[in-house]
Amino acid sequence: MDLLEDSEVRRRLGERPQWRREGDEIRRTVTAPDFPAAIRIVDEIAVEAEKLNHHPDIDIRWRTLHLALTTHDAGGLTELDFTLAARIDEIAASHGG
Ligand SMILES: C[C@H](O)[C@H](O)[C@H]1CNC2=NC(N)=NC(=O)C2=N1
Repeated sequence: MDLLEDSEVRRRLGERPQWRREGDEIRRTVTAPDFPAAIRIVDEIAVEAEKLNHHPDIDIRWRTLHLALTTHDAGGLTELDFTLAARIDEIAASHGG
């Protein structure tokens, strides 16, 4: 999987306003109504991550999830990061996040 050019990253971030670039990662937060709901969201993300064999870093703080995506094997951002970001956005939206 090839690293995305900076211009490509910027273009894709334009489609994903919840995400910010932080160096070699893109990050967003998801806020759930309560802690059990946050864990259910993590569980749904885990299923999608496993399907893609691409896994986010997840920092769980009560009902706020801090998510970070990067492609470790490539040492930066690739198409896989944005594919999973899109699925995370769908999951978050389905929980009102
Ligand atoms: C062998 C390698 O660990 C696997 O192909 C997957 C597992 N999940 C992964 N997740 C992420 N974020 N980056 C990877 O490079 C990655 N590699």
